[in-house]
Amino acid sequence: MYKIFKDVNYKVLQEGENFEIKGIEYDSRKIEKDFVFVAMTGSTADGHDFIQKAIDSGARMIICEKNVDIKEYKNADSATFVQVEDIRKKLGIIASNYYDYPQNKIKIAGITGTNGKTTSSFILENILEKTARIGTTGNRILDEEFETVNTTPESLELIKLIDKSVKKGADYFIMEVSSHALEIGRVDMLQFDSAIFTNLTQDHLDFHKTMENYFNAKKKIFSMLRNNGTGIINTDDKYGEKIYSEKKDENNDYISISIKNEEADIWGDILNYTNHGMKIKINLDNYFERRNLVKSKDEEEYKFEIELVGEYNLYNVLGCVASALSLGVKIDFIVKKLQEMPSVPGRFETIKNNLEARIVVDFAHTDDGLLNIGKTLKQITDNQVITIFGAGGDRDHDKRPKMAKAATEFSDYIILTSDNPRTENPVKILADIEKGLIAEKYPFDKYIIIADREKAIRYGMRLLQKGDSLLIAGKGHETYQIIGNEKNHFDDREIVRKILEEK
Ligand SMILES: CC(=O)N[C@H]1[C@@H](OP(=O)(O)OP(=O)(O)OC[C@H]2O[C@@H](n3ccc(=O)[nH]c3=O)[C@H](O)[C@@H]2O)O[C@H](CO)[C@@H](O)[C@@H]1O[C@H](C)C(=O)N[C@@H](C)C(=O)N[C@H](CCC(=O)O)C(=O)O
Ligand SMILES: Nc1ncnc2c1ncn2[C@@H]1O[C@H](COP(=O)(O)OP(=O)(O)OP(=O)(O)O)[C@@H](O)[C@H]1O
Ligand SMILES: N[C@H](CCC[C@H](N)C(=O)O)C(=O)O
Ligand SMILES: [Mg+2]
Repeated sequence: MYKIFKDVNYKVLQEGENFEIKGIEYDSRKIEKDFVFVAMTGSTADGHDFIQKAIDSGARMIICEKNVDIKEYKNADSATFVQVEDIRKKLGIIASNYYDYPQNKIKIAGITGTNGKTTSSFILENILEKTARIGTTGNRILDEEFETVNTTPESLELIKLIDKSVKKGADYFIMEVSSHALEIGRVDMLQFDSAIFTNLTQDHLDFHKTMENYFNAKKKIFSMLRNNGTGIINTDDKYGEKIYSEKKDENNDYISISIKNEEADIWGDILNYTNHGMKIKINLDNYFERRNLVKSKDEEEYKFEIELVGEYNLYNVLGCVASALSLGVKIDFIVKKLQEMPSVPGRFETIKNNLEARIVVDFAHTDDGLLNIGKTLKQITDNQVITIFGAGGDRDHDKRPKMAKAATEFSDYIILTSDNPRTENPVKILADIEKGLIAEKYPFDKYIIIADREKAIRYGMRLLQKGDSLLIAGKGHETYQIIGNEKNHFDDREIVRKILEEK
């Protein structure tokens, strides 16, 4: 019973009856007979308030952080009470002990960075075989899909998911690693066989406070590489360059990727845009030469078409090529898989229409994300680019005017609207964004504010002319709009299709 506490400091507050542990949960609503309940203090609730509920549901061991008065609980005489300090950080060790370290029985490919994690995880899952994938849009183990709350779940969930993946026969666990997860220790018990750093631009400063903290959180992933694990770094990014120069001489292999510098291990270029994507070039000469690998031809260079678009997606592709190579996949196979790969849901997702215009739904929700997709769109649009976007409530406030400023760089017309206002006043959020449009130096006046997102999309669709592009940004794959504490069904793609049908 106590073997789950190996390598953890703990204090037994009450020794109960011995029993075989059937499961561990920190949410009282998931407790079943012979379970262990972990009481953690959270940001909105306190798990210690649910100890009685957990006992009533069958918990026979309570792990708590605080000093609890056991006499207060009913039917608690035979239960074991154990106290552990800073339990959220220790949960990963407890879970690993219980599930017998499944993380050491599978190859783990992590992706971190402000933008491109979800996209890269989809690219990688198309290259690798027998995979599990976890991230923002949901979790998948082989052909089974699960919903998720967080991009990177709490350590207990993570270890459970890895255990399930191992038991179902997956060979690779592909995961988005959020800065929150790195900061609060959700992934402390993992070692990565491959870790990609995509980029770092402003987001989540509500949580990290400064860019330096945010950067240090992201960087942590490279101290979690397995002995023979590989770090993959976008050295065109200034933070990436910094990590690369610090790390490149360490024991692990570090692969640099670039689209600006032919000195990088793996570099690429966009040759041209096509009707369905773009034609790219990938050069791996340096990678092969510097590692004394046998080349299959004189110059390790590949030119081919993919369905993804934009420079930023070339970065995602290069990172995944490096990751797959480091995991032992052959380059010919990687190139074949990339050519067959479909686009990613909610990422530059184009909605078919007969208006001879391009309607794109995309998850860009930072100034950098908007700028990247917007510039790409501008390049391939004959006439006007109309952009609809908002900014999430209860999230980074500082990015709001910056997003607006970014949108002015490629938009001919802007429609500001709501994007998950959560518990904030939507009008206040929109006013924050608007500040970036009415800036003193370069004011931008071709815009309208329509708080209701459906109405905003309708307005945008009405403006749309032949040869134009309509960018609906911020929600991508999301199928909800969070207003207050309520989650209402809302899907940008569905709304567009409904309006098209009405036309
Ligand atoms: C601020 C934060 O990180 N919150 C996370 C945290 O919630 P919490 O501990 O504060 O939960 P709480 O509601 O206060 O409850 C406290 C405890 O009481 C328990 N409880 C509660 C009710 C009950 O009836 N019974 C019960 O036992 C809860 O299970 C919990 O253990 O622990 C939960 C379980 O792991 C997370 O789902 C939750 O993420 C919330 C949803 C969140 O929004 N997190 C964001 C900030 C986040 O982590 N984002 C990153 C990055 C996203 C990105 O890249 O864009 C991510 O990885 O998702
Ligand atoms: N490598 C990249 N660099 C910059 N922008 C990108 C990159 N890849 C994708 N984007 C843009 O950012 C948006 C979000 O991409 P994606 O969902 O892949 O990122 P993410 O890192 O998973 O984000 P989140 O942390 O919110 O889950 C995309 O819709 C696209 O507009
Ligand atoms: N995972 C990110 C996604 C933001 C997407 C946007 N639609 C919003 O709600 O702000 C977050 O929670 O900050
Ligand atoms: Mg994501």
